[in-house]
Formats: sequence, structure tokens, C-alpha cells
Amino acid sequence: MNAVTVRHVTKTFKGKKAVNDISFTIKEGSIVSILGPNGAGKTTTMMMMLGLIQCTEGIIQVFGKEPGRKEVRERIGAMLQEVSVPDGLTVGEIIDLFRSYYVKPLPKQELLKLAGLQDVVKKKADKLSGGLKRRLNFALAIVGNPDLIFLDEPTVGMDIAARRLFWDSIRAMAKQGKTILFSTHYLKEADDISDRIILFHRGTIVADGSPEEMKSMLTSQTLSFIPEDSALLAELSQLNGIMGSRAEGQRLFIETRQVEEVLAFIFQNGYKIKGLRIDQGSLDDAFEQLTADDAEESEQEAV
Ligand SMILES: Nc1ncnc2c1ncn2[C@@H]1O[C@H](COP(=O)(O)OP(=O)(O)OP(=O)(O)O)[C@@H](O)[C@H]1O
Repeated sequence: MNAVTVRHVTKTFKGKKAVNDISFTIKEGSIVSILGPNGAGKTTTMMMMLGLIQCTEGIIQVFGKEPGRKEVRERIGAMLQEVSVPDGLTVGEIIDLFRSYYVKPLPKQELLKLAGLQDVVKKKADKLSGGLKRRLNFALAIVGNPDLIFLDEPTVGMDIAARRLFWDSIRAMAKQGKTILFSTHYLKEADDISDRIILFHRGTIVADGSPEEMKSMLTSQTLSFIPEDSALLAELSQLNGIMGSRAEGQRLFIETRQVEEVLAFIFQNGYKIKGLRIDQGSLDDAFEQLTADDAEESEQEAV
């Protein structure tokens, strides 16, 4: 069953397409990250899924219904970029207040633990640090025990310990079958946490797959080993699909997208090697490749 369906959706602001004909579905129980450079359309897409803004064209459904409807809103929680907390109330009072809006809210202690707010229950919310305010916003996003949680750059301003706790809580919620959709600029977070990454660029989706798929599809791998016969470097450099080759001491480094073919060549031709290592390119590399036209296009636009 799909938690979200987005079909041929376009959003135009004053004649400019912020999101241009995007389509995807999100399966219930998955953790999906939305990546992309500034202005790629991530927040706009999230706001449309939340029913906070209307799409110009296309169809969006959340749990099979139009976003923004009461029965849909009851099943979703959202933590948006702007951090706002009510003035004058303590963290505990705000949580009590928000819990009172729901028929079946999460138990207060569980909520405090999930958001890491146990030590600041009696503090005035407007006096909290930026990172703690975000944690409070997170608590309020999940207070109603939602089935689908939207998080727009949730860890901005959180320190490393807070981030770790935050993602542990997210993983625990996903284990209970909740669907998590988050945007981030931290590629490592997307790599570590999500089952799937949707990469936005200039209002369109330029890649969609698991972090592993994305890395292996889009980036080269580096094969390295120590050959018995140093003539192997010259032989390999001539092969098709070799993107780079070098020697460091006795060790050779071969950059390629065709690791299997290179290994087959080595073994079929009777070369002996030892200390074989294969290093996968990083998600940062994949991200850079997919959004590489940015500077070029911007320059063209400026002409
Ligand atoms: N209310 C609005 N009115 C006019 N243009 C808008 C509005 N909201 C967004 N845009 C434009 O739509 C495009 C996509 O913006 P959006 O905020 O969705 O990008 P983003 O991927 O979330 O970026 P960031 O990583 O900076 O948060 C940008 O060019 C932005 O200027």
C-alpha cells in the first residue's frame, strides 16, 4: 500500500516552475530522503504533500486521499523548516497542550524520550537553544502518533549527540511501521538512514533508488591491488571503461564502472595479484555528478 502517490505534479510560482512534472510513490513503512541543491523543489513538494499549498497540475494522494483532508491530517505529522514555539510556556506545558488535541496521543514520557527532552521539561520553550527548539518541534510533529512523518531538514542546528538520538528515534518509529519522508543537505544522513533517495534538481527528479543503487549506478569504483607483474598497469590502461589508472608504490589503482570486466581480464590473462580492494564511490560523488550542470546552466542563464 502506498502512503503517498504523486503523479505528474507541477507547481508554478508567478510563471516559474518550482516543480516540473514529478511522479513517485512512497510505500508504507519506508524511510525516504529527498535530496537536492538549494531551490531544487524539495520544500515545495513537501508542502504540496502536506496540503499546505496546492499543485498547479497533477495529482497528489496521501493514504489514497487528497492531502489536507481531516482524516489524512490525523495520520500525518510534520516538522517544517521554520522553528516556532509558543512564548511563555514550558516544554512540559506545550506538550500537555498538544497532547490534549489528540484522541490517542503518544504517552508523555515516551514523547519526551523520543525527542530527548527529559531534562528540559520545566524550561520555558522560548528560552531553549535552536537545537532544542527543533527537538521540541519534532516532539510536536509526532505527538499524535502519526503513520506518516514529514521532516524538512530536521537536524539543522542539532549537535552530533542530538542528531544521533534523533535518528535512533526515527529508526525506532520506522520499525513500528511508520513511513518517514525527510529532506536533508547532509548526504551521510540520507546514506545511513534511508531505504531510498529521491534526488531533485531544478524542479525535476534526476535519480530515484536505494543509496546503494545510487552509488553503484552513478559513481565509479576504485579497484586496487599489488600485481606480481608491473606491466599490468600499461595493459589495463588500454582497456575500455577505464576512467583512470595510477601506481602508488607497488599498488595500482584503477578507476572504473566495470569492475567485473577488469577482474575478468586480469584473471583470464593469468596475471597474479594480491591485496585486492574495491572502494565504492561516495554518495557525494553521485550527487555532484547528477547536479553538475548547475554552474554551467546558471552561467548560460546569466548570458
Ligand atoms: N512562495 C513562493 N513564491 C515564489 N517562488 C517560490 C515560492 N516558494 C518556492 N519558490 C521557488 O521555488 C523554487 C523551489 O524552492 P524550494 O524551497 O522548494 O526548494 P528547496 O529544494 O526546498 O531548496 P532549499 O534546499 O534551499 O530549502 C525556488 O526557485 C524558490 O525560489
